[in-house]
Amino acid sequence: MSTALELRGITKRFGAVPALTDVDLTVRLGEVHCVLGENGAGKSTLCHLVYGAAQPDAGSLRLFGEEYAPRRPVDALRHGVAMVHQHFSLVPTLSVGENLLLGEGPRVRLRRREVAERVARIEADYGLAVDLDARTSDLTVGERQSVEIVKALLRDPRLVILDEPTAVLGPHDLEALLTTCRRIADAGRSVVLVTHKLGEIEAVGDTATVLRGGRLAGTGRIGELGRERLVSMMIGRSVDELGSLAVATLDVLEDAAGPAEAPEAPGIPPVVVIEDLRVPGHGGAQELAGVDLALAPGEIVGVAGVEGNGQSELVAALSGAIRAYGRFTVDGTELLSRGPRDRTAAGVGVIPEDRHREGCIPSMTVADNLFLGSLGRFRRRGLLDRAAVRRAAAAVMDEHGVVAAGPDAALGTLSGGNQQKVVVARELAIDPLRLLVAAHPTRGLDVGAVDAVLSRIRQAAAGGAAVLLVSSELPELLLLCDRILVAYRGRLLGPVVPGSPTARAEIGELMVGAAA
Ligand SMILES: Nc1ncnc2c1ncn2[C@@H]1O[C@H](COP(=O)(O)OP(=O)(O)OP(=O)(O)O)[C@@H](O)[C@H]1O
Repeated sequence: MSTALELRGITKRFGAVPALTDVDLTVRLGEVHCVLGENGAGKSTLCHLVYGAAQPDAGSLRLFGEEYAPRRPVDALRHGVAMVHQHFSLVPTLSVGENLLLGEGPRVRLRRREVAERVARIEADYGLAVDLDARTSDLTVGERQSVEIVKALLRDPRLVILDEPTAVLGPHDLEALLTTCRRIADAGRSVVLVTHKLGEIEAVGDTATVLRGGRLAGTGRIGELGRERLVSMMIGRSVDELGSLAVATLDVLEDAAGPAEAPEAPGIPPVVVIEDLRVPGHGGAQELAGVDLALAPGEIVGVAGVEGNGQSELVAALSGAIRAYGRFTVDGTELLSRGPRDRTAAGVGVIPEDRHREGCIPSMTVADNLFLGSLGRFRRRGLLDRAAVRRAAAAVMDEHGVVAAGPDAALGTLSGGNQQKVVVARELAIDPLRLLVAAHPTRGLDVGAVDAVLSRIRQAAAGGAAVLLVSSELPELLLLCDRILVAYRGRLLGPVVPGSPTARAEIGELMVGAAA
């Protein structure tokens, strides 16, 4: 028997929304099977059905040759299926060990000694090490992801589902994760990996299944399908029709990279001034150790760097999410002592790194999330004109390609990528936008949406906003930025000129502090 998982004719609806329609999928033993598709294509829904977190309306599943109809995640775990979710499921206030003990609920809890033994074995087998005594809230994103995977591997599963595990990872952690996926498959188990990134798919995947609009768009061996075919199955049209920015960041076609906009002429007074910006860390160490930066209107400044070198703190300090010291002015107005609302009023838009915790309120509607800070403009004689809010939201959703049941849908019911589009749309709508701080704005977005977001960032700059773009996607930074700085131990090093032939090498050196 070489088939691990077989789905036949799977259909799943959420109310009027068809998430999956008549989908087939075959995952073999010992393979990494990639599932790809645009935002809202139904990838997460498919994972949830296999993991027992939801049930299909029609169709059947077979697991290791037997009928399989999980009613709950515990059923899946008992059958040897584990899942790493799109969003972190760990309790931040607990230690890593406590989180692992907690597992997936009381009915499948392991004993403390068992956990320690299994963690040691996972480290030996897969090279995945975690510190059981560490407090989860102190871990970097990459370390948290490792804990999530160890948690999934604790029960020695035969099928591991990873729903976009790489969306939050920097290049180093990403490589480690892909190696782990390969090792799991090489050990005779099966991996279902949901991802948008073609590089990853080619690096680690054996086979791919592509979903489009909830239907099967195609399946096959990755080596035989090739990049262009995968992309065109995903978007439902030829790769040539993709926007140039997406193509360039994807590397799908050679010579497709459009020239970056010409840098602003020097001598324009800055709109944003940051001086000696500091954020104290634990035990007196500085998370941000004094950042100086001036941005001219229309300038796009990139921040590269290995995750954990102060990028998150920089974004949080500018948004007002954490306390910082020094100076931060926009159009001469000092903002460090002001709250997030005043900063928005001063024209500061922030696309935060962790959109699901900071960027939006999942239980509220799409419309309310879009106009959270600006409902005042929809008041007529003291009353909120709900119809006007709904109409305005529908227009924004249309413009940004947000797929949802409508403006009144709860944001939490949208697919991950579509939730992100809502946050991006809201911040770009700030008028006038003087500074846009964008942290990994394309993470988790499909190729078409990547193109749209990058174009809009360029448009915002062309409209006079200064842009600070924090990203671990080097092609994105090289394409868009006028200059690139590299975060290293709480400081910004550089600048690197993106057009220079040595730009990549220079950034690489600064990332490891070689030229510091
Ligand atoms: N609980 C829910 N209630 C209502 N609609 C839902 C729910 N879960 C998913 N959907 C809808 O089902 C469709 C498929 O969503 P799904 O999350 O599976 O997409 P996805 O391919 O994983 O997208 P992404 O790449 O953005 O994460 C979307 O239109 C989404 O809005």
